[in-house]
Amino acid sequence: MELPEEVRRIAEDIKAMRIRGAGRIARAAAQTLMLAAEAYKGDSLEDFRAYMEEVARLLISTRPTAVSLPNAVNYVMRALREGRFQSPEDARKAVVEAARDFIEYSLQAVRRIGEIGSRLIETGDRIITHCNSNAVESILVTAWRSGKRFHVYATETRPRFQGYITARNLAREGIPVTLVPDSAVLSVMRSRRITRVIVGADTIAANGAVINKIGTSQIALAAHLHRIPFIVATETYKFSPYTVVGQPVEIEERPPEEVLENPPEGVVIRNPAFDATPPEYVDMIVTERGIIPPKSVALVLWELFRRRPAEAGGVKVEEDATA
Ligand SMILES: O=P(O)(O)OC[C@H]1O[C@H](OP(=O)(O)O)[C@H](O)[C@@H]1O
Repeated sequence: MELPEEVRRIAEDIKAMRIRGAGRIARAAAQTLMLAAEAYKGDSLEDFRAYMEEVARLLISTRPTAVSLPNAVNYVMRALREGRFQSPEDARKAVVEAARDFIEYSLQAVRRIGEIGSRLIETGDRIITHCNSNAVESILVTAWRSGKRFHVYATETRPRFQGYITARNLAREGIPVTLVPDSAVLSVMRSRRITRVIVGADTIAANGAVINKIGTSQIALAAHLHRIPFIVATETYKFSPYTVVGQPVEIEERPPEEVLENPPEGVVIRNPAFDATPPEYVDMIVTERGIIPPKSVALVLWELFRRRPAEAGGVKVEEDATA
């Protein structure tokens, strides 16, 4: 069966970043698999599986870095890949249920990160954040609503300026927020006596390295120099099972036009969307399962691998990765 127009449109939206943010794209992928399953018209189980695999491939191909995307897709598809079904109707139900499970887990995880992470915030804090992260916003908003008073410095986050989204959302909550150019981070750290840095993540590698929006590692390095705690907020489905067996995380290279529409002749433009912050610069990782140091990531991954995926927050168990 032809893929529904709506499925192709959502895949395009993820690619063009009209739907963005590691958690959001994971939820959008689960939702799209659900939508595709519901739109299926045929009556062959084999054909249904092939059709769903095509949707899964299309979704995974949209953006390469955030592991939340394949983790979400694999979680939903696992129900179909491993289940025994009498009819496409049964299989369809399993997909819909798994997708709902994932979305619910994800939304709850973001809320839980807010509760856990907000305990780290103190009145009087001056906090730098980079890009736009639902998990970070959840922490800041929860802390603010619990009565803590602090000031946030949000970087613009060139070239796509997601920092504007953060600044706007925080301002709507009444949180004092100052937008600064990315290049002002070190200067702001010194002049504003920053007390904490909190960022989100797209992927956490087994060694505790944090893959997040380009520029994150420079901020981490500056925080390290100034002994400012560097905190990462992330759901555990951003932990990468692939890195357990040493697979490198692919850094997305986005179109050069995002940096400059018409570069002068002879000028080459590069636009890597993410970078890796080494675990030595990360003080703690706030997850829905609690706060862990980066060196415990491998342990959590190991636990996630061995558990049933529903308990593991949607991380797919890769048979050969644990062998
Ligand atoms: O899942 P949440 O915490 O919302 O976001 C996590 C990360 O996803 C974003 O990627 P992009 O803007 O889609 O490239 C940023 O790198 C952000 O830190």
